[in-house]
Amino acid sequence: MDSLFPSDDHFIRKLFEKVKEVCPNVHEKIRAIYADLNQNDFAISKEDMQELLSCTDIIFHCAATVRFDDPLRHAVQLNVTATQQLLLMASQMPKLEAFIHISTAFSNCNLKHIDEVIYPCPVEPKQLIDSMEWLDDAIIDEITPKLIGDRPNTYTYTKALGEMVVHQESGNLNIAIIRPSIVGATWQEPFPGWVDNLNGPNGLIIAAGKGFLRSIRAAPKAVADVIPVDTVVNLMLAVGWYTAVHRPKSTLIYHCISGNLNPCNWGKMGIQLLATFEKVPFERAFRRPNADFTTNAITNQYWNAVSHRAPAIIYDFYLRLTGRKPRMTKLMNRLLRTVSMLEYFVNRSWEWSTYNTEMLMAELSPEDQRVFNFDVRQLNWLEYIENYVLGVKKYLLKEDMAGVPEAKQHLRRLRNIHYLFNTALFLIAWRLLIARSQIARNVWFFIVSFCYKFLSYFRASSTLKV
Ligand SMILES: CCCCCCCCCCCCCCCCCC(=O)SCCNC(=O)CCNC(=O)[C@H](O)C(C)(C)COP(=O)(O)OP(=O)(O)OC[C@H]1O[C@@H](n2cnc3c(N)ncnc32)[C@H](O)[C@@H]1OP(=O)(O)O
Ligand SMILES: NC(=O)C1=CN([C@@H]2O[C@H](COP(=O)(O)OP(=O)(O)OC[C@H]3O[C@@H](n4cnc5c(N)ncnc54)[C@H](OP(=O)(O)O)[C@@H]3O)[C@@H](O)[C@H]2O)C=CC1
Repeated sequence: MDSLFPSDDHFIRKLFEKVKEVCPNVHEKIRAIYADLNQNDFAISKEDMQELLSCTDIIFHCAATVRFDDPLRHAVQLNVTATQQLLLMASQMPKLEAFIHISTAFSNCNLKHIDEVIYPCPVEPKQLIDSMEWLDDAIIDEITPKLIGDRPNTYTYTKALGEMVVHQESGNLNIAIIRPSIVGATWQEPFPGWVDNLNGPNGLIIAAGKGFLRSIRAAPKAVADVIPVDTVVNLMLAVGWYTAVHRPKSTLIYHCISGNLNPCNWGKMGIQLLATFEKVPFERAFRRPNADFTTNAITNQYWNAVSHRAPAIIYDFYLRLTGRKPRMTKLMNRLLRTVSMLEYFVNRSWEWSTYNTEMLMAELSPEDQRVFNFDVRQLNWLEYIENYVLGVKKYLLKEDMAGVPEAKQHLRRLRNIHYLFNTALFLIAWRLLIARSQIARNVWFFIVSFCYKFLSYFRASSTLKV
């Protein structure tokens, strides 16, 4: 394990502390094997391949491209063709007990209600795989929108095709498919708040906490179907056991989601994120965090211009004035592009049935239910989101808690700059208006004379009392 997980990384060491306590020689039980899904036989060496074929008893197939904007050729290669090749490899493993394929709850996001079944795609995966061999990139790019149809990206489309391949080419294999929704930080194991990549909400939590992203086109009432990563892992282990031991006659699909058991919506999540940013702010924020949700495209354009692009332009102007290279506009454009790709998932709600997942929960002994807990009904969202933000701060941003007072001080400074800026802007706008409009001038004289009269009356009444 020490070679797998660099021992000089404090956080990685912390992540594996608990398992090392329970099983000190855990590193002797793990061996990493190099593989590349883009290559024939995954570029696995002959010796490794022989060992894999003869010794493997369970496969958890997680590897995939999760990029939303991947060109179709690459997404098909990793999420469809490689799955087909892995199934072929699995069929040559005499000891194999179970093949667990990790898909996504959004593989059928073009539907509103999704059952634990495989839905057919209009194009046969085999035909698509074949056509990738002779079509050139330009033609593939041109036909991509037609192929993906009402799905938002190549990721969800190729994950759906991957499921079809699993279904069609399962042969005699003992297969199960798990469909997690939006995977988030750990809930309990090995400790709350662990997170290690920018996928899903993670990147946006950073952008919001640092004050870059202050509004988003999202439906506050839509279900935020986030599922903690340790819940997904616990379900994977339980599914592995059930598939190998009970050998169900058909391929079972398990939805690993939170929405129908313990729903939280984006509005509630936004409020809790802001409350946590207030308590434990991120360091050197660009602006004070804010979380405005709008479903209106025009309002969203307005907020993008006022709340995102304008401050970036002003900041770049300041950088230029002080002889530095401007960078904020470029960064903001990238962020807004990312946000536009995630918007599809925050403006809709889906219903996933969970009969198989509930059946599996009932099959576990009370002790196993505790150890391999995937019952999200017990999840306290407020606590979870707070730990999530703390995890993003510690493990992604690598910020120390000792810096919190300084971060709070910085936010107070930003608030004062904000008030000062708004007051100056108001006075300039008003001055310009007065210079141009008789009505504005009249309003101004009315307000001034009203204030004057009020003050005179106040002075007079206080003199009388004396
Ligand atoms: C106003 C309040 C807001 C409150 C917050 C509320 C939270 C809402 C959360 C909504 C989440 C919905 C997720 C839905 C997931 C569906 C579930 C799955 O199965 S899907 C499985 C999960 N799959 C995914 O989540 C994949 C999503 N990601 C992608 O597909 C691509 O990264 C890309 C197309 C977005 C950008 O491509 P490209 O332009 O080529 O650039 P690169 O890739 O090279 O990265 C560029 C920069 O962006 C950074 N960054 C990266 N990701 C995110 C992020 N999520 N976010 C932010 N930032 C992100 C990255 O670090 C880098 O920074 P830097 O180095 O420049 O400093
Ligand atoms: N994150 C989410 O919200 C959700 C994820 N999922 C699914 O969970 C699985 C894991 O996703 P996640 O952890 O988020 O994404 P990551 O990108 O972090 O993980 C993808 C994995 O695939 C491996 N991989 C990618 N390309 C290749 C390649 N060419 N050859 C060999 N291995 C490769 C990566 O290896 P390496 O680290 O070495 O690059 C990595 O281990 C995926 O199947 C995804 O579809 C499902 C629902 C939601």
